Amino acid sequence: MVFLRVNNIKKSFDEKKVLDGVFMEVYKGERVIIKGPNGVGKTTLLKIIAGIILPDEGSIDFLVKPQISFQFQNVVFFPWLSMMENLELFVRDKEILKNLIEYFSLRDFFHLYPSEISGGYQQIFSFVRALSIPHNLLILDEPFKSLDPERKKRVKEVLKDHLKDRKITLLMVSHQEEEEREIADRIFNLA
Ligand SMILES: Nc1ncnc2c1ncn2[C@@H]1O[C@H](COP(=O)(O)OP(=O)(O)OP(=O)(O)O)[C@@H](O)[C@H]1O
Repeated sequence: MVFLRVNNIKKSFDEKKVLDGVFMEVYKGERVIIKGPNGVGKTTLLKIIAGIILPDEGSIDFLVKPQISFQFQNVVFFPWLSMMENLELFVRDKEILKNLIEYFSLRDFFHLYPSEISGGYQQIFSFVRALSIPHNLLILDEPFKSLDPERKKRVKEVLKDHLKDRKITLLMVSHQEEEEREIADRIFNLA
């Protein structure tokens, strides 16, 4: 069953053509990795799919009502709120959140502000937040980028476990072949 169709998407920024007629069909429950060189428009495509930015031409057609959770490449938290307050703002699935907090030992960071924790831990918080927001379409933009090998392994295990037995459609940007082999049903090359 088709989940979404990317239909002839075109997008330019300041006269610079970034996406020039992208077509893609994604099935319900499919895990698609989007790859391509820096600057080719992977993040732009994800943001258009999520409705964050509008295309110049073309459409995103959902054949299943989407419930989207998006982990951005550049981690976004409100700087004036503690990590706990940042999580509390969005998270509704308390059970998933509780398990992930224990698994990644995040409790010690709760009272700290985003600027007081490392980039790697900010990324883990961002991943935990994405998984704890109800979704049938999970969009992850380079979720393992600033993680050390041990944290990366753990995040990947959690992701695989989360996707197992759930009909979640995954769109994930990655530059790593190992992730592609482990997680993807299909690679979409935007080059
Ligand atoms: N809001 C914006 N205003 C102007 N230019 C933009 C904007 N967003 C993206 N771009 C440009 O569009 C192009 C594609 O950017 P995008 O972030 O989608 O690429 P990407 O494939 O995700 O790159 P990377 O692998 O480096 O993350 C780049 O040249 C970028 O500078």
